[in-house]
Amino acid sequence: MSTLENIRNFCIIAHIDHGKSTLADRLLDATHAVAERDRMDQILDTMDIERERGITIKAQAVRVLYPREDGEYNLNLIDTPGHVDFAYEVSRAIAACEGALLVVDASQGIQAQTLANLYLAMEHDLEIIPILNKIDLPMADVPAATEELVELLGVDPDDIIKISAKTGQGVPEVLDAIVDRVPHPETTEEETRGLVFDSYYDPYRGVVSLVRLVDGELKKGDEVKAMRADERFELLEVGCYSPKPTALPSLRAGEVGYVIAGLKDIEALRVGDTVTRVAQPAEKALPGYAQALPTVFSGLYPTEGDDFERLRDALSKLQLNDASLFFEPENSKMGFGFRCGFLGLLHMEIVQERLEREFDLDLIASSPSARYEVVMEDEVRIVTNPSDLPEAYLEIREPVVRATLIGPKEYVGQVMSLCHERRGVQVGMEYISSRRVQLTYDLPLAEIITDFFDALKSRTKGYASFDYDFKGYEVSDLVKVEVIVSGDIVDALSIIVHRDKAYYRGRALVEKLKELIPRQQFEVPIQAAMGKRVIARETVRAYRKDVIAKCYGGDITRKRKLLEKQKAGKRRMKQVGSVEIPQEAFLAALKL
Ligand SMILES: Nc1nc2c(ncn2[C@@H]2O[C@H](COP(=O)(O)OP(=O)(O)OP(=O)(O)O)[C@@H](O)[C@H]2O)c(=O)[nH]1
Repeated sequence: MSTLENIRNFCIIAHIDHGKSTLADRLLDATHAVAERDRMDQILDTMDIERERGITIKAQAVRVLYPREDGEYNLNLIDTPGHVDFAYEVSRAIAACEGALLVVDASQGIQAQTLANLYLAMEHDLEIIPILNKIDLPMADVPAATEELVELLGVDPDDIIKISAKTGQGVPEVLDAIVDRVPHPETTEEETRGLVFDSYYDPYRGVVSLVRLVDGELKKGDEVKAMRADERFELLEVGCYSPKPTALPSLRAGEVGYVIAGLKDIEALRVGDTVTRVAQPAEKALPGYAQALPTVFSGLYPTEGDDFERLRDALSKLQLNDASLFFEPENSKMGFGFRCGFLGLLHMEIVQERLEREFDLDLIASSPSARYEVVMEDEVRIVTNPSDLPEAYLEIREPVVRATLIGPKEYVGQVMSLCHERRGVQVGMEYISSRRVQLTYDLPLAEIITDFFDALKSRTKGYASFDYDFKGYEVSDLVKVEVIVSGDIVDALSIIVHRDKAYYRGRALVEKLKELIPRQQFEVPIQAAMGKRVIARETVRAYRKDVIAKCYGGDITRKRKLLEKQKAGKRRMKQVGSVEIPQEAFLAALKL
């Protein structure tokens, strides 16, 4: 049985790819949490997509037992995602911990998300344990990375643990540092209070909520209340992941685990809510979290019109596990689909991929857009679809982010000129060590949801990193550029751009579309227009590959095969008016 003094709750925070999941695996190995036959790389990344892409999407919580001479410790590891789209989940996980392992790749040094995550952890007063990982790599520069960490954290160089999560070198020291440096949890109240920091929908068990018990105790059979939602329910099971779900008689103050109440809807026990016992309720809820707001919007349309209901069903199911996903029905030239809101482009890609893979749908996504505030005479209208931009308005405001960019000093000029091209305003510049510089810029979100990250990587040979926080809405001189294909305005291709860039973007978009739209049996004119004015024009010449012409003679099965092949080649296309437009065309505006 664990006492408060023997519990440590910690998370691992790092820049993407610095080795968080690998270290988590090593910690599990070192404590023999996983039986040999269940071993699989990256145990904590349970979703197939996570494993394939090698990224962590949902936060997870695992308990391991660590026996030492001075007693047996109960270590709760809360895994967090590293990508900027999921910063919100990082902050939730952080609120459930007392300590954080700050992992830095010794060959790369401090990067933008290292800082972003560190600041979140410091806001919650977590004990920070700095770790240099990948010291086995020939490119590892331990002295330089140490200098950066010492400068950043003001720590003694000896407090920085040097490890290789790959070979396991240094991992035992990490375990001891967790026990010795992370404070044990404390409890102040008698009444039960548990913070829900994540929840997901399990088709067999209903809603499973991850809870950090701050005060009191939760047992199977307890009647509990969600304090904010004001809902009551009975606990069917409580337990922890070790790393498989393991039922326990109770969860007690200081512990992290899961609770199941057989709920069908994650809204009933929302992330950020506080659970208490009905028999002896707490007075005040724990501080919660603000709901994550979608920043990138796009229309999702089934390539087969009759898949609309299946798409609705699939989106509802995904939303059970991803409360940040927003969707509502939308009708456009592409037919019936859904306008969806995402936390960023990566989130959008993952959702589209999951819908296609897990629900066997073929989808087309329209050009992604930011969210705009359009000030009219009598109202402020929210526009997330460029085709909804009204013709007349008083002013239009766009979302602006505060971005942090870190890179070697020789690339400062490159980074600055990129930010300048993207309408950035410089806010600050600072050396984080003798060789590397941190730049701060205010940038319109619309300029970075396009290919900003790729452009940054290519101009700095991959050496610069980037992170951002939402800052606010600012007035801007924006216009709508529409695309007309074969005489029809294709609303899903419309974009909102700054007036100074409208000509350039319109021209580039039309040229790109000319390459992407396959030849049809007739000529297809493509135009870009600003209001009534056409600003660019190209034509796709007529042509059609007659696949059947080759097999004269009568082999009908061969003909059918060829036709089917041709049909398959056409998937991920959408009939708009008389023309078929492929998925790439809708994403072309991202890469101009
Ligand atoms: N050579 C070497 N490679 C490592 C080490 N630790 C991790 N890696 C590799 O670095 C890559 C990224 O590691 P992950 O553990 O997936 O990184 P992560 O920080 O969890 O990444 P996200 O979950 O996507 O944020 C993988 O290819 C690992 O095999 C190490 O100590 N040495």
